[in-house]
Amino acid sequence: MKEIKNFINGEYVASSRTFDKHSPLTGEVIAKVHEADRAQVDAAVAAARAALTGPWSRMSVAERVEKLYALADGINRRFEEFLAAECADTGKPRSLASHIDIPRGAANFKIFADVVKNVPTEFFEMNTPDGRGAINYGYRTPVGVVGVVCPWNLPLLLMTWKVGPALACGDTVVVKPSEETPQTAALLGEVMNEVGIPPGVYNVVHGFGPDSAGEFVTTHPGVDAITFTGETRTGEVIMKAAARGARPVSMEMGGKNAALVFADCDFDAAIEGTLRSAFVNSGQVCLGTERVYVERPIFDRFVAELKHQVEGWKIGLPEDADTKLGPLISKEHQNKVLSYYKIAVEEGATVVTGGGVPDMGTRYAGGSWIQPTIWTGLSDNARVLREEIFGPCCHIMPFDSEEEVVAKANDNVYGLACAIWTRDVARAHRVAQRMNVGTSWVNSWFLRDLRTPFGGAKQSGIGREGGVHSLEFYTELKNVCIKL
Ligand SMILES: NC(=O)c1ccc[n+]([C@@H]2O[C@H](COP(=O)([O-])OP(=O)(O)OC[C@H]3O[C@@H](n4cnc5c(N)ncnc54)[C@H](O)[C@@H]3O)[C@@H](O)[C@H]2O)c1
Ligand SMILES: O=C/C=C/C=C(\O)C(=O)O
Repeated sequence: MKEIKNFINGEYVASSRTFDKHSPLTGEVIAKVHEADRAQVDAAVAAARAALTGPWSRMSVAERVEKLYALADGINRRFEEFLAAECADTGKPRSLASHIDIPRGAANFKIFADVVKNVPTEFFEMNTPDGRGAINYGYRTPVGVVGVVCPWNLPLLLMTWKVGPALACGDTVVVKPSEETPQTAALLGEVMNEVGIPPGVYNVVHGFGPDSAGEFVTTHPGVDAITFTGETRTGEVIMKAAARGARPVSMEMGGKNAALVFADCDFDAAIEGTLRSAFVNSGQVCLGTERVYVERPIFDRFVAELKHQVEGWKIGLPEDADTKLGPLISKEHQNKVLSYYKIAVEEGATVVTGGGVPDMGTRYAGGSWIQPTIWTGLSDNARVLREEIFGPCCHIMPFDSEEEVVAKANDNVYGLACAIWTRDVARAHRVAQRMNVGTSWVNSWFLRDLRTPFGGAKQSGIGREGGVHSLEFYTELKNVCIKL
């Protein structure tokens, strides 16, 4: 049986307690994961603290940049191992993980190496009463030990989206991967050692949230800052923990994203983009679309075409090149999504397609499989239109005016992203600027320039990460004033 250990101070460390990692494909146990206890989290934080004053702190920016590029190359050199580990943990199609998860897992180190290599800091000259003046310049130093708490949907990508800037800025990290997806975070420890990242810079502690490694990390007084990606409810708990000691947080949380499809859109592009945004990764993408608003003249045609195309998506195993949909991450999550499938029908939805569990045969009957689902016919206040489901499902509603659809799309506690489909350039800008979200895509979806600010409004997040914006969280910006 495979064992996934903690990674503390450059070494793999066993724990007295382990928990089972189940395959999303079959429900069978595929690994024993070592659950870090409080003492081991203490050791990880201590190792991270010590590394802040060791060789890592004496590296120049240029040397750190070289190490980050080497980390990216190290992941790409072991691409197949990371791909196999990610697909084993998540059940997602290899075709998806090989184009998104693993390449971005590596790219996240390169982008922040480039940022710290090129970013200037501010400088001001000032007059003084004696006429000799003074100068002021900005100076960035590491924020310190960063607690990194990660979700299970894009495990490597979302973990290195945080570890990349942290290491680029000279921080050290204690990573708590999701209990559902421990493997790639653990494997990255080997690459850290291979490229010569000093022990203690990168640490991984496995476990759960409450009364486990997640809580131990986020409540630890030796952690200087906490970056979290996950559900909003969890984020609220972590923010309370961070408040003790007034520690900064960076929060990437839930979403209930809308697609606004106008009648003048490129219809095929809008279908293709909405198909991906609603169903890719089996709907387990925070930026995904669960609310589709279609201008009435093309509503029936759009519903029919989206139904037709998603029914052509193959539900299958990761290694099958034709697979477009894998299982959900776990039986627990499958039950959550199925509960919304039931609620939708109880609320009066028309089930256009899906609504249940596919027959995957005896061998895979224990997996967390689910049918992609489209609904119509619900009112604005339906739970399925207000609450994040995080599965391969969406509701499609007609609208008659720009004012109406902007109001509907903005009427939600979340504000992460949206997609706007129209050929009218003026309307594209007008609507995008009126959307109360972190990211508006126009005639596209999940097109990511890593230099741009990424994050959520309202209950979708706090702060922005990406490009220079990550520096605000991962460094301490100081002002030095020198009298001339
Ligand atoms: N905004 C974004 O960029 C983004 C990206 C991916 C996922 N998400 C969101 O993440 C959610 C799905 O991920 P999930 O199910 O892993 O989220 P989750 O909140 O259940 O868990 C996220 C992480 O927090 C840990 N955790 C749970 N309780 C904790 C506690 N009390 N203290 C410390 N750590 C705790 C978990 O072990 C896990 O590692 C969805 O809501 C999705 O929208 C958001
Ligand atoms: O599921 C959420 C996806 C988040 C994606 C990113 O944070 C990114 O592309 O950097």
